[in-house]
Amino acid sequence: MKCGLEIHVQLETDSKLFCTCHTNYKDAPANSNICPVCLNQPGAKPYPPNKAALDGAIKIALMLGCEISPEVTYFQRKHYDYPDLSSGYQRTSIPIGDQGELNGVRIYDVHIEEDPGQYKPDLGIVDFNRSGIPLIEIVTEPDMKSPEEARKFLRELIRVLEYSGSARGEGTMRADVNISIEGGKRAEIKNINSIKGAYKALQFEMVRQKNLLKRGIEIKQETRAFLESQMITVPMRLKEEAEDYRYIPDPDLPPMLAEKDRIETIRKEMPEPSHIKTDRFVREYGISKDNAKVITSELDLADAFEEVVKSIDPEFAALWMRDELKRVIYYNKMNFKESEITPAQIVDLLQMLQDKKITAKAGKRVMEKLPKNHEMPSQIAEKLGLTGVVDEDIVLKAVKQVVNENPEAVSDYYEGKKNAMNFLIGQVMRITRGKADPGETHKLLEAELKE
Ligand SMILES: Nc1ncnc2c1ncn2[C@@H]1O[C@H](COP(=O)(O)OP(=O)(O)OP(=O)(O)O)[C@@H](O)[C@H]1O
Ligand SMILES: [Mg+2]
Ligand SMILES: [Mg+2]
Repeated sequence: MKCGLEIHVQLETDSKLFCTCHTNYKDAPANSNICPVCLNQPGAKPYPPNKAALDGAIKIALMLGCEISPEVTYFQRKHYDYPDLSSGYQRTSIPIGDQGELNGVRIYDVHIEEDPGQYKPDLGIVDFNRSGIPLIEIVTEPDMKSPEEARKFLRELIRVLEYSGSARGEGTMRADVNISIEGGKRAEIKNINSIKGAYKALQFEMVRQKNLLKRGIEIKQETRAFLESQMITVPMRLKEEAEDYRYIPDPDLPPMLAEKDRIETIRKEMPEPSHIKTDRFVREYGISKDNAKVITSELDLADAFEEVVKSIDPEFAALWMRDELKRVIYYNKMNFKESEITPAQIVDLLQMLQDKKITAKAGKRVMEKLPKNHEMPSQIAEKLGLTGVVDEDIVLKAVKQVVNENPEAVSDYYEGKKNAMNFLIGQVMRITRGKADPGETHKLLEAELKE
């Protein structure tokens, strides 16, 4: 199969694209966040395009490796007929950038357009709060060859968008998914609003098209819709030719200038894109690609990692940041930034672990205390009485005591009952108040029981 995507995500700006209405419509009552301009009333004159939206789009295009197109960007009117668009046309820019690449998928172009309103047939209304919010649209070449590849691409794209700081997340995404198989024309599945949805729609559509071909039925070019509740696609309309949108330049909107200097400033200031950072971490720090991906999942976490590895072994740091740190912040339903955990705290904790001042188990407990806690891990460990790993003599004494005092568990162990060992380890932990290392204890117990 061949798959190409058109992805729309809202840009992060304070005001709408052509008026001063604010863009925060989440909990607003329907149609409370509107003006004649974003309602597209006849005669209402749009303001010049929002500069922040253009800057954001340039940044994203650059992060996707695009060439930034001509210096002048203007808006076109793209005509179509749907209740969410009261003027009958959507204002959409010519390409801001093109010829980019992400994960081996070529980016055909990146441009800006205005979000339409939301038609709510069940309420019998159109809500225009969303109307006029700037969207970025990213169009790929048909380079993806499986639903998995499309999913992988979308995940990486969302990461790049989050890194940019100029776009909102997957929650505002609407993707059109184009898919064809050899011997057939493409189907375009419109308006899918999650990565999972895109994946499911592609899986369904691949099977449907293969079955048609098998039965010798011609696959026509058509536009389909995805029914999320049933995970299937259904026909919307046939599309024999390219749709006629009657594009014309919008006479109400002055062209926007993106001067060379401005582009270069954005290029200098933009963050290193997530996919490039991932590869660099593998190369520079010798950590696995899987670990690098998890660590670069969030820009602040990646930055913290680079700070931490100035004094801690990268593999050791990656292991703890990937497994324990991520587990703790996930459990607290936070991201790394919200957790307020600092690189200094991580270094302090990992240093104690490396110097064997605390056990791995104690380290995990300290990690659990870190979110929104500005104390140093060494202080926390002290308070919890976790410092000072018990030396081996004391553990060995505890091992002998436990073996003597629990003849039943010992005979269970000789009979091969799995739980017996865990019970014995638990008893040693109890006596040493959790300071013994479980792995060490296991070895000592086994040795003791062999004699
Ligand atoms: N044979 C194909 N199989 C799968 N995808 C394809 C194929 N040919 C083109 N595509 C994809 O279809 C999309 C074409 O989008 P484009 O916006 O250019 O045209 P459109 O769908 O006709 O326009 P619109 O979406 O505005 O109605 C691209 O993402 C491209 O990669
Ligand atoms: Mg579009
Ligand atoms: Mg399309």
